[in-house]
Amino acid sequence: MPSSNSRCNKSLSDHHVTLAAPFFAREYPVVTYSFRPAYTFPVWQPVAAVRPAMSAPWWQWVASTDSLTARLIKAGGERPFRVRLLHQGVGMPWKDEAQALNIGHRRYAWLREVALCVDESPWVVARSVAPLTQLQGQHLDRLGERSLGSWLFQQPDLVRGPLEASACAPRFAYPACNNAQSLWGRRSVFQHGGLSLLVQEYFLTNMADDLRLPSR
Ligand SMILES: C=C(O[C@@H]1C=C(C(=O)O)C=C[C@H]1O)C(=O)O
Repeated sequence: MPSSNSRCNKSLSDHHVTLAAPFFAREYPVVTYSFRPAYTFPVWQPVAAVRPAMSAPWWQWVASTDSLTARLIKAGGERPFRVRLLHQGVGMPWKDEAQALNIGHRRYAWLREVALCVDESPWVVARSVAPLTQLQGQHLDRLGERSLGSWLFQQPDLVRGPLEASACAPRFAYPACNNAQSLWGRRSVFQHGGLSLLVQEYFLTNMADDLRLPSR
C-alpha cells in the first residue's frame, strides 16, 4: 500500500512532527467540533489485503487479535507502560467510523482518544468510538487511564470483528495526534453485552525505532 495514497488525508512523508514533549503539552484540551478539517476518508482494507505491503514483523503486530495492551507491556519489558488519556467525551464520529458501527454519521457518539506509552514515549495512539445509545451501564467514562483493552478482554462474551488496516494518517479530536508519525493503522469492532465499540489503533514511528522494526 503506497504511503502517497491520494485518498488518504496526508501522505506519511508529510509528517515531520515528533511526539516528544509538545505532544502532551496540553493535557485534556477542550475540543469543540465546530471546525472540522476537510479530511478525506482513510482507506481501510481487510488486513490480509494489506499483507503484501507489510513486513513480517509488522504483520505480527497489525494482524494480532489478542490484547494490544498486553503485547505492548510485554514488548516494553522493564520499561513502564502507561495509557495517557488525551480526549474523552461526546462528539460526532467520522463518516467511515459511523459506517463501521452501522449508525448515522450525524449521530453523536462516545469518543475516547489515548496514547499507549512505553517509558512515556507514545508507541500507539488509539481512538475508540461507541454509539451513545449502547452505553447504558457500561461506565466506560470511569476507565480513566486504565486500559480499555484490559477491561474488554476480561469480558467473557467479547467478540472481535474482522481487522482492517490502513496506511493513512490518524484523524483525532486531539490535534497533535493528526501530526503523529504513524506507520500502520488498524481497526476492528468489538461486541460485548449489546455494545459495539470501534477501536482504531495507529502504530507510531517511536515504536518502530524502539523495537527496531522496519519502516513498513
Ligand atoms: C483494545 C485494546 O485496548 C487498548 C487500550 C485503549 C484505551 O485504553 O483506550 C485503546 C485501544 C487499545 O489499543 C487492547 O489492548 O487490545
